[in-house]
Amino acid sequence: MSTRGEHQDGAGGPRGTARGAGDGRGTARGAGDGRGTGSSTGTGTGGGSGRRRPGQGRPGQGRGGPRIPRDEARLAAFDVLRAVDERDSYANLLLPRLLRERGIKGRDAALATELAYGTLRGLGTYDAIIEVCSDRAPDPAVRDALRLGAHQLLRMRVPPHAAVGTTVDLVRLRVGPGPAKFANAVLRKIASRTVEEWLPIVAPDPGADPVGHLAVAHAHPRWIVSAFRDALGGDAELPDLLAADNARPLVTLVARPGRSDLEELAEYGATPGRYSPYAAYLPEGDPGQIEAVAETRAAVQDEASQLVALALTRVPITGHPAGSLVSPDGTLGDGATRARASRGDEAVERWLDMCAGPGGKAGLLDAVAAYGDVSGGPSGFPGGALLLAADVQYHRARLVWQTTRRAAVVTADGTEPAWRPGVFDRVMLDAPCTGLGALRRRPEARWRRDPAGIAELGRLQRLLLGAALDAVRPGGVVAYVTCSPHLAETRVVVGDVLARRADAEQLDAREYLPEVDGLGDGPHAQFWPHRHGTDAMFLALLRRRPS
Ligand SMILES: C[S@@+](CC[C@H](N)C(=O)[O-])C[C@H]1O[C@@H](n2cnc3c(N)ncnc32)[C@H](O)[C@@H]1O
Repeated sequence: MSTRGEHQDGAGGPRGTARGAGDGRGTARGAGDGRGTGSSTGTGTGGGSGRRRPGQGRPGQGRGGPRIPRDEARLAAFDVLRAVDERDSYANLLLPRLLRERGIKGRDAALATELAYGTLRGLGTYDAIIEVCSDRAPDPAVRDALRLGAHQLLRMRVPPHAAVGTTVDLVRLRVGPGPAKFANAVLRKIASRTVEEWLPIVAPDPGADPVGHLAVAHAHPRWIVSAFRDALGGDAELPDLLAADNARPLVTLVARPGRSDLEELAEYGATPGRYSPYAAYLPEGDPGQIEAVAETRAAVQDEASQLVALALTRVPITGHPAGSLVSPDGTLGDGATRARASRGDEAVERWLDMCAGPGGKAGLLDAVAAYGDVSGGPSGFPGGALLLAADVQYHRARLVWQTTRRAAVVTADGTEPAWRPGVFDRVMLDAPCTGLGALRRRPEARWRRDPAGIAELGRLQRLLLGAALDAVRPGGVVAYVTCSPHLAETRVVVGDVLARRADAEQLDAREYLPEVDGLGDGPHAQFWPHRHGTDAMFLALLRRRPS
């Protein structure tokens, strides 16, 4: 089973090597004119460690040769780039491990993170500039070092002599003295212009090819820029969206209702979120150190992810027998709910999270199912539901088990249901997708995605949505969610499935998110990083018509 595009923990995604953005780069006017400013013996700051002094001779790796200074932050960033390129590693999983193993902390850790993530995000722009500054194609290891150097020269405040010097040292240490000379020459050319001066040289003319220009300028593959333009319905907001994709996202926490609250998270400096009553932004620090997070009472979760889960719980369910199971004191014991459910008591709502791994939305649904929407938000669910969470992959189902408290968790393929049809009141289908809406969090993801995979994913998405509609009872509701704004994964999938299902209708999802503006023309709701500061999450709400 393919699980491409899982958008909560960085797993998944078609593999491939990083590629330059855009395919029409225009002519290289005046590039490579030799006006270099760099030196291979930088002495500047930029967080690195020692430098070679002029006249010190050529450092070598061999015994007896002069020592090449080890710059641990840059070495770590370089090793991450190599692993991403060679082994399809995930930077957000590998870098923290490398930092831990090598004891890199504090400012050096921050520098390594900026170098690795910033370089990966900007690859398309840097590759275009490297290409016009090189008289031959660099071998992959040298190319990764040049990318690191280009990021420091063009987008960080590292003085040019330091950026060039440390990068040349790195190439000498990791690749060899010959390539170091080549790297020195290329970096000096790169350093001769600012990024704003390079763009007219390496990017297509914006008048003739606006998408190609934006692709190079904002380091996104051309097909992704086109897909975003289609989803936005025009060019006007594209530069803002692409820029937002290149900015570091806020760390957003969720205080799971009934289990934690914003007050508890505030003790760690977290401030209330903009939209979700359970969201808090953590300006700095390791979320893993927060007690509530360690105990799964809170978690890291994008605000849009929280809101789409809440929206599902806010839809009034038609045809449901009156009478709540909430006891007079507002609490509901596990045992009571389960016992009533097992007796077939229709007043216990039954919820299904069909593609639940690793459990972000299931964690919130689990808490709301037990305690209700305690924020007093729009048509807040009072509590008293049973949640079944499923994922086709055992290890991801296990993660759901670890993050939820009361949910029943199964490893099951949603297209071959392990449950009876028509028994659920609410179904969350957070479908496997390309994850194009979460590019901010996965620095290398944009270069690995492949438009060819979308058709295959689309088939799975249609099958799963059909199965979700089968699982919900007449009058019940399905949330179809993707962390991608790509039309082929969102509106087209919903439209195709609805065209074949006379028993389902689409609700206006925006009605259930009254606290959020700018969700589009409906009936679906589309979040955007540049508008909302969230991932580009899509939500469609479908009701199974009452029979
Ligand atoms: C986008 S992720 C879900 C993220 C999750 N809802 C959360 O908030 O943490 C999609 C999940 O669908 C699962 N999946 C893929 N195909 C599936 C299928 N046929 N049946 C059930 N789960 C599937 C993947 O293993 C993956 O965990």
